Amino acid sequence: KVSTAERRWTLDDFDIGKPLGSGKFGNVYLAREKRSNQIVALKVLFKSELKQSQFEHQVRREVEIQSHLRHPNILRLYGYFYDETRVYLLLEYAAKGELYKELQKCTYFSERRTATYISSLARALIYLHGKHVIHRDIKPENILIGLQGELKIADFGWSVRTFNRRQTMCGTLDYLPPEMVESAEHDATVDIWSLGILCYEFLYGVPPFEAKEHSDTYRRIVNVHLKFPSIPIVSPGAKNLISQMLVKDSSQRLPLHRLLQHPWIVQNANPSG
Ligand SMILES: Nc1ncnc(NCCc2cnc(NC(=O)Nc3cccc(C(F)(F)F)c3)s2)c1Br
Repeated sequence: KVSTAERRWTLDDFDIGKPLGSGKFGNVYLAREKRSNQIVALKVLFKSELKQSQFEHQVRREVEIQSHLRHPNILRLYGYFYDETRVYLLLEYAAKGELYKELQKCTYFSERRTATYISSLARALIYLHGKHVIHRDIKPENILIGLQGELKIADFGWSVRTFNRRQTMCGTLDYLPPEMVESAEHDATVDIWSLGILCYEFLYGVPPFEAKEHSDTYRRIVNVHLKFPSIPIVSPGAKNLISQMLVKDSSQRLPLHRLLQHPWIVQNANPSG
């Protein structure tokens, strides 16, 4: 078993296999840890691509956040190591690869497949938020598919731990470091919005506010200019769920536990997830 205990991994501990994907900052390879024969995914990040000082802090934060997470729909990050030029992330291997490629291949998903995916992601987010972690970057590119076809939320390189706001709100903000002030701005409902975007994109094949120009996309987001195309045909229940998640006032977005009880989810999601 790839232990999460702090031990000094080096590249020599692994046989490197085929490339699995190329993400931001670097590529991912199939790898096998020589001693245990455990299969892992090894993400290679080039230090030159990461602002030298920031990456150590960000990798540590990602490993710190992920080392406390255990959920079937959250990809494990076992640890990291680095050499003079690269940083290596030791990750759980998702055998069926990247969700965005599956969506490209299918153009869009059925209502049953979408409801099953959305309910499993909602359960993962309920777990995550219960650990005071918000992901902040839920999108097809950050979701992988496990051996049984189950979804796995990945890439916590941009997630934050939320501090209980009482602790920060009553004291003066003046002495708080940026990362604490920043997390005070984002609350967990940002992930509900992104899950709503994801549900729309699963059903229609495109995100709801997509536009040629960034300025147009920005305007459509802030105006929540939500339109449902007539093709493909999508049930009123699905549109109702999406409309309850893509709400500008974050306090009015459908809470995740209520999402799991929504009639469209109950009628369409495969219970095993
Ligand atoms: N089939 C597969 N099975 C497993 N994994 C696969 N791909 C890797 C998915 C990832 C999981 N977690 C990640 N995390 C980061 O990338 N973090 C990240 C990113 C940039 C900068 C930094 C930092 F260095 F700045 F912190 C940290 S990528 C594939 Br394809």
